[in-house]
Amino acid sequence: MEIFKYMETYDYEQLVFCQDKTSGLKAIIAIHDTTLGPALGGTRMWNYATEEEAIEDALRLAKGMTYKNAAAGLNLGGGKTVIIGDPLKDKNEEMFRAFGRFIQGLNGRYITAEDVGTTVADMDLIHEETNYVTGISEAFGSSGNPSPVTAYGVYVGMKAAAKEAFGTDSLEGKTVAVQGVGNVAYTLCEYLHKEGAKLIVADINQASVDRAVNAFGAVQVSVDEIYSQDADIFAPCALGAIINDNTIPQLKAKVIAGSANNQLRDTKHGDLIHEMGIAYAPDYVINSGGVINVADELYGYNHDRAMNRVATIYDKIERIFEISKRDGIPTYVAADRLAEERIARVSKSRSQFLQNGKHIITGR
Ligand SMILES: NC(=O)C1=CN([C@@H]2O[C@H](COP(=O)(O)OP(=O)(O)OC[C@H]3O[C@@H](n4cnc5c(N)ncnc54)[C@H](O)[C@@H]3O)[C@@H](O)[C@H]2O)C=CC1
Ligand SMILES: CC(C)CC(=O)C(=O)O
Repeated sequence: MEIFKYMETYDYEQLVFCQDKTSGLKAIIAIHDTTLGPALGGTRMWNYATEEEAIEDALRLAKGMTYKNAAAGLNLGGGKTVIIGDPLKDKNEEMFRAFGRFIQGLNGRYITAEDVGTTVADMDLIHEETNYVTGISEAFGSSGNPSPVTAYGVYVGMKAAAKEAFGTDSLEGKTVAVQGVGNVAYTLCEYLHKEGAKLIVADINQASVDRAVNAFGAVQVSVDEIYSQDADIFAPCALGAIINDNTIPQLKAKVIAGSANNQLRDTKHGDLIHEMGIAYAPDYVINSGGVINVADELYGYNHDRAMNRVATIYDKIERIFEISKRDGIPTYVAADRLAEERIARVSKSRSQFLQNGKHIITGR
């Protein structure tokens, strides 16, 4: 991978490699764009097969955060971190504290939060070294774990997508195939079960599957079978790039609405599902509940205010379907337009002297 070429092509600002021998920390912080404000995005810990894979993931996820934060109307730019390692085996206190010191060194250009493989307890360790972290324990006046709020946003966004595909936003009696039943998807399943949806689930972790089967009467299928289920809705809630050449021909669902980041392997796959008439709720819009929730901390966290804002994901998804139909474009293109237009508008009107993370985090 030619890193600078890639960064130039997609206009990334900064890539930071963090290494700490004592703790074994190997982290990559990617900052894509800070036009709207400091880059906010979670920290993912994953056992990447290669360093290149980790760098690519950090870069792709950071760009996704620029679009997510812009489309959500937040005054925040896009960034993300990946830590290379197995979250079940390789974590230690010093690792997250060392990482916190690296974040502190960026002096507010990047603010972190949870993502796959990291927890509130990890954020608390980071917080020992820096204030540029959200989603820490509620005891600190923080918003805590963002996943349940992300799940609420996915739930309302799924209803808006269902309305587009089925003419009603009721999910009663609908079958939803959920890929990955981790933190976000478990709460999502709770909402869906309560509304009377039927659930099919798959996960590489049997304990997660068992939890959903026992709590919601979900039907288990293997991870390879989840795409081809006779479901109304496919909810990808694990990792990215799962809408691709192999999986699209298997899909029977009329709606794709889930929490995973970077669901489309490539833009051509967004075009393809559009041509097939599948109602796709763009990933970074439907899964923006978590970041909306943690971003609320920057103004002194208020749960009701955050939830009210997350509820508007329904309207945003509706609006994206309207634009998609009006202009004859796929929904992912409609979402990108909304985000890009906002960034362009703000970049024209703001003064460079306001480009300082500190002024919006004076609360802490
Ligand atoms: N936690 C949050 O608030 C947010 C999460 N997201 C995204 O949503 C997705 C899920 O996030 P979390 O629930 O926090 O993560 P998680 O790690 O708690 O859950 C992911 C689940 O997917 C399973 N999984 C991994 N590979 C799989 C595969 N090939 N097939 C089936 N299952 C597989 C894992 O075993 C795990 O149970 C991720 O893509 C994340 O980036 C996006 C926005 C916010
Ligand atoms: C988990 C969120 C708080 C932030 C993030 O990284 C995301 O939305 O993907």
